[in-house]
Amino acid sequence: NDDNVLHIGGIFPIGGKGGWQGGQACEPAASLALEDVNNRTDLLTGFTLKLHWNDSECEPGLGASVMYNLLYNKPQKLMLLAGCSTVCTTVAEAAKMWNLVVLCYGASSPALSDRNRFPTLFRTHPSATVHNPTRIKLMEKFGWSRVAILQQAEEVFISTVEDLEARCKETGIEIVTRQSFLSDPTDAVRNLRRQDARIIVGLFYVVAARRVLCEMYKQNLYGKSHVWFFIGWYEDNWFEVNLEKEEVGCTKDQMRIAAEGHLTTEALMWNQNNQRTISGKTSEDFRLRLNEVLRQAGYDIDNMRYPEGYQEAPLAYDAVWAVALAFNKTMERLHKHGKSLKNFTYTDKETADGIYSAINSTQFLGVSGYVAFSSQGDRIALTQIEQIINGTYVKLGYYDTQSDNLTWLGKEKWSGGKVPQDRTIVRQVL
Ligand SMILES: CC1(C)CO[C@@H](CC(=O)O)CN1
Repeated sequence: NDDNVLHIGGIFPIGGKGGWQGGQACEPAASLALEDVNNRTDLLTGFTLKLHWNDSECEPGLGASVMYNLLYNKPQKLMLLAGCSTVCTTVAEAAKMWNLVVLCYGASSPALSDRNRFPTLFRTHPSATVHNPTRIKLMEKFGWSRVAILQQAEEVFISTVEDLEARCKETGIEIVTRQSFLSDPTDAVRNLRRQDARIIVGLFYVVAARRVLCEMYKQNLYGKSHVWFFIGWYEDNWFEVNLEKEEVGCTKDQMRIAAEGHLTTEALMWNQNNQRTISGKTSEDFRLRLNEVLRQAGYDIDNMRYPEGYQEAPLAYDAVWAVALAFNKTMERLHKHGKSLKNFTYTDKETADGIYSAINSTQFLGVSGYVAFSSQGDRIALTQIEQIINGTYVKLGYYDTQSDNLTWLGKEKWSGGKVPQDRTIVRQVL
């Protein structure tokens, strides 16, 4: 019966063209988690968790109207799931007025790590700044203390670079130049050459990345004397596709030559080992079930036609588990005071605080790896390092920032046969 149902709201980016349509895989993943949670007799005993959701198209305005409809239509919601940085920013900034926790499964913007603006926000999706300690660790490993930055003028990259600059300063790594561009990187790449930049951290979306790569080729800023750090969440063959459509101006061969040897960093979103997670399933079990659901939905999975958000699907699955575990904890506490989540209202700050502190201390092994939140509500995550060797990505290692532990596989290859230098070495002929 209805009064033993705990209702939550969900805002998923499905349609539209701008930004990230990751709800296409994340909403099905969230639904799988609801199924698993509701099948557990030892969780939320006597209650069913129900998700009411709608499409934000990754548009903050539409996301806001979806939120209002969820809040102003019965039944009362207990918290909100959301995706896309722009939508999470809008929803999380407003949610405190309704005393609602917001759990973002698809928001990477560093700006969201701000308890003043977003006092009730948690993320199972790591902030883009999670790459920075890994980049610094690699610079230290290879002895690079003179680096350059090339970024696209987008909010997420601007705040990521600010974090990277601060960390470089702390570590004594000199940033010889920071170049940014809107959509044409020609001048910015030329300035890198003028400053004799050798180790370059690149922060841009994948369309801009293709333009940068072609410009690197044309200006000869690649090969045995240069190392580029790119973002690791582009699709694997990103530097060989859409070259005509986007009028990149380089051939596939030229792009491959320029791309050879670059490093990438990315947050791990699929648990790497075959451990049983909180759901009793491994991440591989989850992948097989998700693939089946997506096939039913018409995606040609067997020919690698994945929906957007497939990479982030474990983050949505684990977000629902985080909510279920937190509600379970809150219900036990409320029960002691003769209260129940069922009676939560948007003005019930006390219960909201109970939900907040329950989520804040929730930690478990999920299909996306170990789930835990920082004091800013950020996801604590591992990162993975890869390098393009003979045209394909090879795993070089993993980094755990918390324990400062770099697992290195020793597979890196440098086209000049040795680690590139971060500057021109002028030998004094005495
Ligand atoms: C790794 C990526 C693609 C970064 O952007 C996230 C979407 C967003 O931050 O709006 C989704 N995951």
